[in-house]
Order: sequence, then C-alpha cells, then structure tokens
Amino acid sequence: MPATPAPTVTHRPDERFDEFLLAAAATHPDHPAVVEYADGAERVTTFRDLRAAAERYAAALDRFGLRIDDRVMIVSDTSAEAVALVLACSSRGLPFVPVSPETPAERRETIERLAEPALCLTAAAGEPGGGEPGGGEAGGGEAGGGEAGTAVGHGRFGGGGIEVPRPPVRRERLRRAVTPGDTAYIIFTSGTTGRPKGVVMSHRAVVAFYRGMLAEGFVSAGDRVASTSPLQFDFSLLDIGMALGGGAAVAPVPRALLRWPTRFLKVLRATRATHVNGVPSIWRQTLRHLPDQLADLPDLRGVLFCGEEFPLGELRHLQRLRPGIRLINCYGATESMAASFAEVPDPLPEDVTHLSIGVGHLGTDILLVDAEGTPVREEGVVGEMYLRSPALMTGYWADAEATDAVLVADPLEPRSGQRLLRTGDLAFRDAEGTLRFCGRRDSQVQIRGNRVEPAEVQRRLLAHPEVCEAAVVVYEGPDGNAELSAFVVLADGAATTAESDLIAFCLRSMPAYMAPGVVRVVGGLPVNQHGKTDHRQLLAQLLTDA
Ligand SMILES: Nc1ncnc2c1ncn2[C@@H]1O[C@H](COS(=O)(=O)NC(=O)C[C@H](N)c2cccc(Br)c2)[C@@H](O)[C@H]1O
Repeated sequence: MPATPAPTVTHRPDERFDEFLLAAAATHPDHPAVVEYADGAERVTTFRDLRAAAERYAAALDRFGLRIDDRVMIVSDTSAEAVALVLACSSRGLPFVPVSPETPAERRETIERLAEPALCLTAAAGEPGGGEPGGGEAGGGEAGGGEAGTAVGHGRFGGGGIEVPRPPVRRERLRRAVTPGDTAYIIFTSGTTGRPKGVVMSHRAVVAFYRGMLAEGFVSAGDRVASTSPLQFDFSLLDIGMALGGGAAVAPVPRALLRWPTRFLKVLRATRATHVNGVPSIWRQTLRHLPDQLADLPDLRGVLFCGEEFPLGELRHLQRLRPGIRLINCYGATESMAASFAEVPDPLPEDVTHLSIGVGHLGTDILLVDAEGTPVREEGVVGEMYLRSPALMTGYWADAEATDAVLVADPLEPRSGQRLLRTGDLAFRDAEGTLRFCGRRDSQVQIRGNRVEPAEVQRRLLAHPEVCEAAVVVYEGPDGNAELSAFVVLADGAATTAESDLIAFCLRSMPAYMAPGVVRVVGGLPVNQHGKTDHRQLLAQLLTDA
C-alpha cells in the first residue's frame, strides 16, 4: 500500500497575504511554521500557534480603531512574533512597513515622515528580532510631538500583545472589507537620489508571486527554510512565503550570527535547515574558512540566492562541497518581488560566464527591449528586461512621477493599457532561449568613447584562479573622463599576484579601454545592509585614497 502522500496545502485564488501564509494551519496545524534558535535552544511555533498569535495581535489592533490602508511600521527582524503581527496587520488591511532595528534613527524618521504610519511598533527587547532601534525612542509615547491624540502611536509588541502609551487619534472606519488590490506592505528601498522609495505591494501582487514560486516545488511540508535577510528586505518575505505557503517552517538566522561562520553553521545544524536562502555574500566566509564544515550539514539540500550575481568561483566551490545540492538563482527587483527562478546546472560547466536567470516564473513574461524601445528577439543580443507580471508593485508611495518612469506601456501593444516594469537590467537570450543577466543599464559607462559594462570587467577578474572576490567602480579621473578601478580579494595562500599581473590578465581578453586603470588588492569587500557588495563605500574609499 503506497504511503498516503502528505496532503498538500490548498490555496484559493485571490487569498489575502495572511490567508495564503496560514492556509497550512487547516491541513498541517501541528507542523512547525517558525523555528527560532536563541541562546542555544530551539523554539518551535506551529501553524496553530502562529494563527492564534495572529488572532491575538489582530484583536489588539482592533482596539486602536484603525482604518483600512492605515500603515503600521514594524521595527523588528524576522521572528515568530513579527510574522504573527504581519499576519494580523494583513488581516485588517493595514499595510505593514518593515524596518530593521539597526536602521539609523535619521533614516527611520525619514521613513516615518514619508509613510505617516498610525502605529510604529518595536519588537519588545529580549524577544528574538527585538533590540533597541538605532537611536530612536524605544517605545513610550513621547515621540510624535507628544500632543494629545498624537498622529503616530509609538509602542512595543511581543507575546501577542501591543502596548502604546499614547495611542493614535481614532477615526471612523470608512470601508467594510479588504480587497485583493489593497496594499499588503510598503518596503522603502534606498533610492538612487538618496530619498527612499516606498514600493507599494498589493495582496494580489504578493500572492501572485507566491503562487508562481510555489509552482516551482522547492519545499514540501516539514522542510525548514533558513532565512538570512532582514525583514525590511523583501527577500525575507520570499523566505516566509516559500516556507509557510508550502507547509514548511521558516528558520530566521539571527543577524548577529551571520558574521561568524561557526555560529552561522551551528544555527543551520541546530534548526536542521533543509534550505538556506540569502544573498551570495552569506557564503563567503564559510567557503573560505570552514569549507569542510559546510560539507557535513546532513539536512541541507537547497540554496536559493538573489540580489546580485554569485561569483562563479565561489559557486563552483559550493557545488564541489555539496554535490547534488539544488542551487536556485532567483532574479528580481523589489518592484515585483522576484521575476524568475533558474536552477544552476550541477556542476556548472567550465565555459559558463553568465548564470541563467531563466525565463520568468509561472504567470510572468520577460521581454528584451533595445535602446529604441524595439523588442529584441535575436539570440545573444543584449536588451533591457521589461517584466510583464501580476506581481508588479502598485507604484512608489507618494511618487507618481517615479512610478510612471518604471511602470511603462507595453512595448508590444501600447494600446492595451497594460503596464510593464522597466527593470533597468540588461540580459541576452542564449541558445536555449533562457536569459543571461549582464548588468544594469545605468551602470554602463563610456570609456574613451566606448561603452563598457563594469560587470564584464568584474567577471573577467573573478575568472583569475587566485581572485576570489572582485568589484569594479567607475570614477571621474583627473582629466574629467570616466575611469575604471578594481578591488580584488585574493584566495587564501595565493601567491603575491601583482596588480600588474591582474591588469595584464584582463588585457588578454578585452580591449585596452575596458581594462581597469588600477587594481587594488584588499582583505575583503564591504557589503551594504542587504549583504550586497557596497559600491558606494568602495567609491568613497577610492576618493579618500586619491
Ligand atoms: N539573481 C540576480 N542576479 C543578478 N542581479 C540581480 C539578481 N537579483 C537581483 N539582482 C539585481 O538587484 C536589483 C534589484 O535590487 S533590489 O531592488 O534591491 N532587490 C533585490 O536585490 C532583491 C529582490 N527584491 C528579490 C530577488 C529575489 C527574490 C525577492 Br522576494 C526579492 C535588480 O534590478 C538586479 O540589478
């Protein structure tokens, strides 16, 4: 008698964000939904517990008399309490605005000024995901000017309760029900202008993305997905949806432990993580210093990465250590959560220089369009990716102009009224018709009149056997022309590879104008708050060295 297959989680079309994430409570109530690891102990929250906690938070929110579309800012990392509060906000049509506890006070205040939340709730200290916000008032009602009936109620959440010493002014509820077009969350990303852009995502968009991801069949009930991104980075919402939507558990890795490979691996072992999601840089120190320990994580069978290109040398090293592991390259921008998932061939053939990003997940379609706006069909021709998807953002918060610049008319049928996301990313189609990412449109530079993609120069440096990390920055030289400068990290024990060797290595495969003028050997590359190589910091370092 074949074993009865575990019931799959059933989903309805047009579920709210919280209904999608809690669907498994109906079929797998006692399965772990959140597995936390703190102070050497594992804390399991089942789907039943999570639903109960979300209901407690929803009842607590009801006491504030908020209206649909009133925002709730949540200052926390990913934790069972934070997920329960997010679910509660979603059930009441209150868009949540996640902010990391380590966010500097000034940026937190900017986001608060832009989002004008009704509540700003900080995880109670001592709770996982908790911690004092960077310099802001921790709880208490003294924020917001302190006048009676303050606009923003500051307080704390934890243990299913919400405590706000001075609640926001109550207003009459003008609407009856939450609809799929309502906003589930707003994530503020660092806009290139320095003014944060609020990406507004509806219930319909997020659930459409989740259904596209679920169709890939990454996890099954009982799996554990280790999440290494901060809650304010939509990658964490991918992790939560990938796990809970499939009846699996999300296992948040405490941010403080990510820096230490021994502790990082200890959490993965303790939580018996079957999948680890995160930006490529989370593997860097482990691959360099503890490769053999990585080889013995008995439960690990999948790694999903996104946010930037995985350096191919490191990726091949990971594959050698874990033959048979499922590596997923997830491409996307916060304006659509993710656009595609591509399985990395195991092993990655030696001649591959650009990872595939696939063709767009179920329900999406990625177009390539040239500089004149004409669709590109030929193989190998670089174009800009335009994304057709039900998971597109509603728009940027309070910024119609920036919205219209990226949600553009369909190049194939402008009369349809359909909007596509103009990603700003470049790709070409390979012989199989899948897309190969090759940098950003706005990072292309003209060097002595020739178009150069810094990502190509970075890729060439990474192909050097003794280089394990590389970054290329563009700066204005003394004569006012754009120049390329490179930073590389050499592999442990590498011979003293002179910078001139590295430039010569580049010149063997590219025209002179593409080779970096200067190559600096450094001990490590800086990463930003999302774990991506911090080019801004490298440029600043360059200018101070000048
Ligand atoms: N897989 C890749 N290879 C190469 N370059 C990538 C990849 N994924 C992104 N990028 C770059 O990062 C940009 C976007 O940056 S972002 O808005 O901060 N968002 C992100 O990084 C993360 C993004 N939201 C995301 C990705 C996957 C799942 C979820 Br859920 C969310 C893209 O436009 C690309 O330029």
